[in-house]
Amino acid sequence: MALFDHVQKNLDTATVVVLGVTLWLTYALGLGIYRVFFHPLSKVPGPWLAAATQWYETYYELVPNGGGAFTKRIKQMHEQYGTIVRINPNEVHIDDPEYYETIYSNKPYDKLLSFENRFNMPHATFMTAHADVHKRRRNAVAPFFATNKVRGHGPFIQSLVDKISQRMTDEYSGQKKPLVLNDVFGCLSGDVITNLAFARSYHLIESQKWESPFTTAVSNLVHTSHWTTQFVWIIPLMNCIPDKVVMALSPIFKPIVEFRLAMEAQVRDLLSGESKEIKEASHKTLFTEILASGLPPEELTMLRLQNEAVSVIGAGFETTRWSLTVASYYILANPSVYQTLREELIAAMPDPSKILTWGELQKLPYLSACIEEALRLGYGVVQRSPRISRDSFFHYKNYLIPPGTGVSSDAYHMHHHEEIFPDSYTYRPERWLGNPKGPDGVKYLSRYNVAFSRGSRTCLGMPMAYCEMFIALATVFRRHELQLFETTKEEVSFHHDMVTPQPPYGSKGVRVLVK
Ligand code: HEM
Repeated sequence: MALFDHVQKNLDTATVVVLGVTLWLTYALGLGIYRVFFHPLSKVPGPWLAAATQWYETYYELVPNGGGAFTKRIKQMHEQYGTIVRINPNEVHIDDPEYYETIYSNKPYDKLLSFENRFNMPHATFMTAHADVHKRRRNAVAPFFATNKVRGHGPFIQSLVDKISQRMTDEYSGQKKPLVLNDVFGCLSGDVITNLAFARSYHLIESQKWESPFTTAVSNLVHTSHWTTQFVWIIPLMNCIPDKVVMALSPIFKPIVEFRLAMEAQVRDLLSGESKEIKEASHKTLFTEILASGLPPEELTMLRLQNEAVSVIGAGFETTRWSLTVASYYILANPSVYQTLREELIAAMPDPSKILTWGELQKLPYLSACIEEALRLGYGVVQRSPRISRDSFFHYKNYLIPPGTGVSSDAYHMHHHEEIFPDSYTYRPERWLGNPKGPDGVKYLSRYNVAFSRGSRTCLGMPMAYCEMFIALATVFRRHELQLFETTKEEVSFHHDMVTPQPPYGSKGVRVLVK
């Protein structure tokens, strides 16, 4: 007690601060030394600073080039250190196309816990880190996404595209009025998902300026994702603040909160049994499938269903609109591609008012190749999505990667392997013609196109995305002659990794004139 009094009397504030900082620095230095020299991953090559501290990743995600620069930095690391690199203290990235399906396999691997809450929907299937919980949730929603169900929605998707096509004729044809395809396809994707998943129409494709509240919300969500991933306390802190205050204080979070509240309202309608739209819907919605799936009551709470609703829109909206935009740009920017596609579409559909079904369109080789190549150069999702084994080692070459380690690859790395995709930055649909094999002469080339990822967490919405892409591109390019307007490759280039690839800040999008 006497010693305590003595210390208290003789320690001024400055001394306490200096002591605290010294202790913290000693701890940080010790931890860094342990991670670089004694950690189980210490033999994996990579920059020592990335091995020593998570701040290395944080810096690249937040600062250079306006943020979202870590994926490109990882590519540089591979050029310097080889196919396996340690990209942060607890994660390795493997850039070996033959190893991709070992990481993204059907085994019950977890996702990173620090990624779970970054979009404030930790209970959604998409975000669920724990493999067993994920499997249960995925099984509940899977019937909604089944290919045969989506096939049945083809005529509905066609009806939406018909309306867009009509507007292109009525409002844009022959006028010097540019149409921003990013916005048009954003409205289409938004209407498809909300109608099919929730039996609710926001009539986005009818909006005068092709505006969609989801565009701003999802765009703001992905643009804040590095902050909310690197500083995991941001979301819990925000959740303590009343929504009204967040909306008043933050123009970035306002559309996100509004989007969440809109989804909450939908779920409330559903649970109360008062939703006229759901009762009258001719198809089973996402929610009717979940409620019929036999999940226990704790999986059917308002919060859980709201998280699922927000995530399905988020997962399907930005990716599909981007892929359609990328496809349209490259088709229009390459006259021979445009010409060949038009010829195929005219031969297959002599009467432009009669567009083939999705199943029939899938048999058109050049259209299919254009879509495959757009998915390759659009990447889908560029940010790595690490897999973690809780109890077994990953073996790669001479490296044994212990349980608990994040292991990743990504579409950006996969899609630029020159031995698989020669001249990989060039849009060449021809590379897909004839269903060719990959470099080993055994596996099909399509196995190396991983825009939808692979394995137990592969994209559930893949059939819906393909259906939408086939119908939209076939209709637009069969019925209309388009011309790029003040648009360059920059508009569809990957400049920032905001989970999805983003063009340079200030991009005006892919703009076209309708002849
Ligand atoms: C071209 C369009 C699309 C692309 C490129 C794409 C890509 C992806 C990728 C790469 C993943 C895996 C992410 C990860 O491992 O963390 C994923 C998951 C998912 N996607 Fe898609 N997606 C597209 C369209 C859609 C659509 C239209 C929907 C829904 C309507 C959808 C719903 C989902 C869901 C629910 C998951 C989570 C699956 C799970 O965790 O088990 N996606 N998507």
